[in-house]
Amino acid sequence: MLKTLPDDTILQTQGLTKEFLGFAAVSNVNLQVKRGSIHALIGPNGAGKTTVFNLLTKFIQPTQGHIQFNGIDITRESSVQVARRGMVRSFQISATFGHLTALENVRVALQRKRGDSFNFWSSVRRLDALNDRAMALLEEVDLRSFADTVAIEMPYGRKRALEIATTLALDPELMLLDEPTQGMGHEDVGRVVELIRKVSANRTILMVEHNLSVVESLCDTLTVLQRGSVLAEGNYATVSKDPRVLEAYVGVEA
Ligand SMILES: Nc1ncnc2c1ncn2[C@@H]1O[C@H](COP(=O)(O)OP(=O)(O)OP(=O)(O)O)[C@@H](O)[C@H]1O
Repeated sequence: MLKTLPDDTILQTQGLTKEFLGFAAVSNVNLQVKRGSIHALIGPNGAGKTTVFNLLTKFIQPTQGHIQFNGIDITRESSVQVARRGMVRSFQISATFGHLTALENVRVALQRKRGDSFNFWSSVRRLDALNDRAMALLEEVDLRSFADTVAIEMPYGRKRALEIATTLALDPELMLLDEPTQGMGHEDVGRVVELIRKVSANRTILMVEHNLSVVESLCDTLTVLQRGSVLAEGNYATVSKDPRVLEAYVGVEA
């Protein structure tokens, strides 16, 4: 039975479980994400973080449990419905079109929000009308100077920023970020951290992140998963001192 959602909770899971051939990748996870917060999902490799993300965005269906977004039961909805409701995931593997420029990528995403992305050729004039908005989004992620650069020629960190811009184009209320700093050098990590802080201003962010210093500097709440279950939850100061968490990470962070 679904419990009523407190008003400041944007996303809640109850008893969320996913089994693959009898193996519980996610087991009875009760998650509460507070509106306006930056919430991290952390845990050692294989803990179930990606599976939780796949369940939330409806890439896979849960074996058991419920998901509520803004008080609505979305457990049986499709990925498209969930995205339309305002929960949008920025992909770990680049979701941008490599041969389009940064500006074109954002324009396509804006068009997708309007639901007419397949009317590509006949809507060139309308696409041009979206230029201002697209430029503003590029500006927001500090990519104005890359507007005319094709995505495949952009440095890795900038490509990730472009992904964030294409996600922002959908105006998500809750943005899911899948390891946003993965594979980045120190300088890019700092830039993406600042970017996430900036774009979190009017929205909620749920992120999977391995880099604990990123989590420490950005996140209000951490949920630690281990072997598919919630091991600990709280702010960084509390969670990082939890002996169970320290044990779970022994050998992993070395
Ligand atoms: N489609 C699948 N079929 C079978 N097992 C799966 C499937 N997807 C995930 N698993 C298993 O579920 C467990 C959780 O995997 P998941 O990818 O969610 O972990 P993770 O915390 O995201 O790990 P990582 O940090 O390495 O990305 C792992 O043991 C994985 O092998």
